[in-house]
Amino acid sequence: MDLSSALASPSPSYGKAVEAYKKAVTLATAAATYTVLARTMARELLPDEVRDTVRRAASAVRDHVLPRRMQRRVKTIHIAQIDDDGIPNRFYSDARPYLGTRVDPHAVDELCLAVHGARRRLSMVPRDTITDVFEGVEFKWTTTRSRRRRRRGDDSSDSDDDSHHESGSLVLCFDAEHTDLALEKYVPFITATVGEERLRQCAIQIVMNTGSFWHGITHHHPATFDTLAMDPEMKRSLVADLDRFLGRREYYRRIGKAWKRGYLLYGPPGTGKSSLVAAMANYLRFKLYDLDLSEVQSNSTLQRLLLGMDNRSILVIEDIDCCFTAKSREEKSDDAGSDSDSDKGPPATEGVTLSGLLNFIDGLWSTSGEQRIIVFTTNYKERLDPALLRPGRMDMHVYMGYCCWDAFKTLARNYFLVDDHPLFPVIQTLLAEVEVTPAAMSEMLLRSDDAGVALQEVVEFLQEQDKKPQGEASRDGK
Ligand SMILES: Nc1ncnc2c1ncn2[C@@H]1O[C@H](COP(=O)(O)OP(=O)(O)OP(=O)(O)O)[C@@H](O)[C@H]1O
Repeated sequence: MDLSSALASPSPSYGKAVEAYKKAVTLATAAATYTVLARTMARELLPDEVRDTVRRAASAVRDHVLPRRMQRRVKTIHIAQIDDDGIPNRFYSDARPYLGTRVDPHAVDELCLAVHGARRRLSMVPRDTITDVFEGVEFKWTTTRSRRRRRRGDDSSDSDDDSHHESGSLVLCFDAEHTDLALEKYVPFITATVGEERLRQCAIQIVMNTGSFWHGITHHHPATFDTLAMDPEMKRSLVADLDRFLGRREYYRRIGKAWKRGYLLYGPPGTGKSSLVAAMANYLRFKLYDLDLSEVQSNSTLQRLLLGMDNRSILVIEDIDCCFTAKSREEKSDDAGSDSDSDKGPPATEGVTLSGLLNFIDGLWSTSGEQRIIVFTTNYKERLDPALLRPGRMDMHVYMGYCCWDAFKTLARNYFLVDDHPLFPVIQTLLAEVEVTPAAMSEMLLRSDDAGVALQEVVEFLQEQDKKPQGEASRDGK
């Protein structure tokens, strides 16, 4: 029977079915209308907590009243760690730590634990599921792995064959009627929560000296290894070095050496040496002692200050080449490269000497505490006293150079959350030819809130620098 003839001569049973269907539609329409009305009123009149309770109650009533097939349509959102273009997904890197805060270690049988510096992070194991409740609505999260085609240039070792990568993925499921809540409120809430937590973790204690006294402040320094624009390989090896250092209590005990490490950061002004020190302190959660040697009148005052430092701390002396110029030359003729010269230095009252500093750092200071890091920075490595450059003195020499392409991409991501832009190829070409500092680049990127406008400024600036003779260009590019 076709539809028109069926409507023209309905059978009695068909008529009943139509009636029942009409009632159901009327009921559903009324329910939908009331739901919209009630939701609007609730939004405007009820405080958040009451609204959550009402929402939960409404959902329970609806579950009982409506036929099963009309109850729930589940919305599923997939959040891949790496998107199809091979670009890391920022929301994935926010959602993972957020979910880590929702993992109850007592409630699950299996969980992952990672320790970064002094931070401990819990997370879900693959294929685990947890439920988070936001504004009374349940959001169910599951971790999975996803496969995507390997792109030319990919170098991840996280792959099981030649043509595919495996990477992490999250699946978020919730009642489809809460799609707006999920996208407009829940997702931004997660991003904001993780952002605040990152900021909170960035509060480092910075201590400075006035004369022979330390005084401290707690300060949110925004520099982290993520925001730092530098050669990626150097960044990786520095982070690995810090991790190794942190976990080597037994090693240092066994070899009978003090648990300390020294880093020399060198490079032109504005390349991020001070930012790197802050990133190290943020990463390790160490206290930062910023020693101003011009405030220190004698070796004994210096020793008092150094002995007053806590464990798990970084001692930084900036522009070390400027601190001892005259005295170092004096000492060099005296010590002829020897280290055992602290007692040969000028009397304490005559001021601080490089040998006094180095000997004390290698001696009493490093054995009187644990997990100590010392950082010297300089713009002119070639001007440093050879005693500072001798093998074994500073464990790692880190060059902070002009802005390379990778460094620029980090800055662009920091400022505009962009990983690609039509102006990128021209900027990449120009950066290969011009020496500009990350500080100068940061300044350009700050000039507009619009990525296109700021990047155009960057192009013009680089083109201008490119026309100048090299020496002049790098001077202006600072
Ligand atoms: N590598 C970088 N990554 C991110 N931002 C940077 C970098 N280098 C410089 N900047 C920006 O420039 C500002 C100045 O940089 P910073 O003081 O760290 O450089 P520096 O090498 O220590 O300079 P100086 O030798 O003059 O002390 C920073 O606050 C930061 O905003």
